[in-house]
Amino acid sequence: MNRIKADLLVIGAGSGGLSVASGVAQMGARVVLLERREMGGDCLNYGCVPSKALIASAARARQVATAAEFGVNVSGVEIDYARVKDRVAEVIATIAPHDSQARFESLGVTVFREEGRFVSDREVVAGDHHITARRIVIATGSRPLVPHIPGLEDTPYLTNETLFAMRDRPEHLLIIGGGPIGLEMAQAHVRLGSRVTVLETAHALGKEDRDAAALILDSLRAEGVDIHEYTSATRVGGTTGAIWVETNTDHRFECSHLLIAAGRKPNTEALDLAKAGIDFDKTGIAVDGGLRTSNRRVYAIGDVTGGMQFTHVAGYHAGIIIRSALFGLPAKTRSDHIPRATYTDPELAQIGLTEEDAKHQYADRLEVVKFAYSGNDRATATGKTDGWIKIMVVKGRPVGVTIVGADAGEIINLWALVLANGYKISHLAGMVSPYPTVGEISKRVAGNYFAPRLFDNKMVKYVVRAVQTLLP
Ligand SMILES: Cc1cc2nc3c(=O)[nH]c(=O)nc-3n(C[C@H](O)[C@H](O)[C@H](O)COP(=O)(O)OP(=O)(O)OC[C@H]3O[C@@H](n4cnc5c(N)ncnc54)[C@H](O)[C@@H]3O)c2cc1C
Ligand SMILES: NC(=O)c1ccc[n+]([C@@H]2O[C@H](COP(=O)([O-])OP(=O)(O)OC[C@H]3O[C@@H](n4cnc5c(N)ncnc54)[C@H](O)[C@@H]3O)[C@@H](O)[C@H]2O)c1
Repeated sequence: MNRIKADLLVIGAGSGGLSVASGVAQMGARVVLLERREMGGDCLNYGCVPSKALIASAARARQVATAAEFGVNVSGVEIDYARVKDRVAEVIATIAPHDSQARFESLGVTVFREEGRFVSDREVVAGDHHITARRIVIATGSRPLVPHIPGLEDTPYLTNETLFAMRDRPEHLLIIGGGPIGLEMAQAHVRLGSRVTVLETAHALGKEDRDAAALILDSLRAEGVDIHEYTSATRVGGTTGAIWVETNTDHRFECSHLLIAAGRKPNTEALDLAKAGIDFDKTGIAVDGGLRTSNRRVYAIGDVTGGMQFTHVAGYHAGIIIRSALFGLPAKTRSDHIPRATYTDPELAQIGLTEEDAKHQYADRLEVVKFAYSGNDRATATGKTDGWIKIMVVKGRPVGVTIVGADAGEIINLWALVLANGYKISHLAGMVSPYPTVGEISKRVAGNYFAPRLFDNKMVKYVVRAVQTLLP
């Protein structure tokens, strides 16, 4: 056994683990990093990066298919699915060096490509290495949750871990799960020429504002995605190319390929957490506000904690624990300023509370203000008038923002700054946006918040009239 002592041991080289390892190593601490599969974790290899690269090809296909509306006639269009997948692989390969073992070693991190498991409260074994560390960070992420459906274990199915490597276009892709993964992949595939069916046990995009989710579902249906809500698979069977799915609605669906996108499961099994006295359940490792586990020497960050499962959240967690583990400074997470976006077309972005949650929390004190994309000149010029922005405001400060429409994921950035710093709506009213940009919708919704105060106010009207009579 190779015995090693470290200031910090990081288990998992995905979005969270890499951010901690690079930050801590560059500040001079001795860091050991373990990774059992690919450097870069889910986001780079099977998640954000390949999905957004695939969506980019699909968006091109859609632009071409709708080009005639813009006076551009295109003929002879063909989708080369294998080339689309080559491009997905190229995008991953372009980003991979940033997350590579070589780069991390050059930063001074000791990297072992092994699976880690606890043998005591501060010792971890990984292959032939026995590591004792002052502090340990668990950043082992999550994997696809495969629901128990009779027949599934004998039926070929895809998950996000296998979909992006597949080079033959599915003729008919049936997706189980209408969350962000299911719907992003549904739209991408219908645009790339597959038939697509989605089965969803409850509401699709069930965590989102209902009206915003409805707009996304309408758009996907208009493009040909067949979406069935409140529909659960009761039995599946068949072979690749000829799969069938029976449902609680007495339907029998036939498809060529099955994709499971039914949520995530934390990667805790291999860790032997009981040996380190770390509490966990099926949703993930339990952490306090400072991301410490029930073992005070051990932190857990990112997807494995079972909270908001996004790359930027794993990165945010990394920043919190660097502060605490290196400098011993108190650090606490918050979630009211964390944005999220689903990259369908139109996109759906959310930060803070949805209208429903804000009503529940603030009742009569809540003001909700909306502005439609159809009132934005750039959206009209580009033919992207579907959608709106909605702000939830309490005493002049936004407590939540929902945007559904073109570039919603970009536009929410401004609101992330506003909510992170507790700015008021008046800060936005004072901002000048370049014309014509879709981003002007943020300024216009802030204007709509003030308009009734200004234009429906008797006192303002009285003062204006009085001043006008006095002016020369
Ligand atoms: C299809 C898809 C699309 C997504 N799109 C987006 C998006 O657009 N935007 C966004 O913000 N998020 C997106 N996500 C979510 C995002 O990928 C995750 O939130 C993020 O990767 C979590 O980072 P992490 O560090 O917690 O875990 P991961 O990135 O999963 O990294 C964990 C690493 O730990 C390793 N590991 C596990 N156990 C051990 C062990 N015992 N020893 C050693 N190594 C171990 C794993 O192999 C893995 O490499 C998407 C996810 C999927 C599946
Ligand atoms: N754009 C992004 O940032 C992005 C994109 C993809 C994924 N992600 C992250 O990955 C996480 C996982 O995504 P996801 O879409 O797999 O999970 P999810 O939990 O958000 O959605 C899964 C959906 O599947 C449904 N479902 C569960 N079991 C089912 C069954 N047996 N039959 C039919 N439907 C079933 C659920 O009701 C739910 O609506 C997301 O929550 C998000 O954090 C983010």
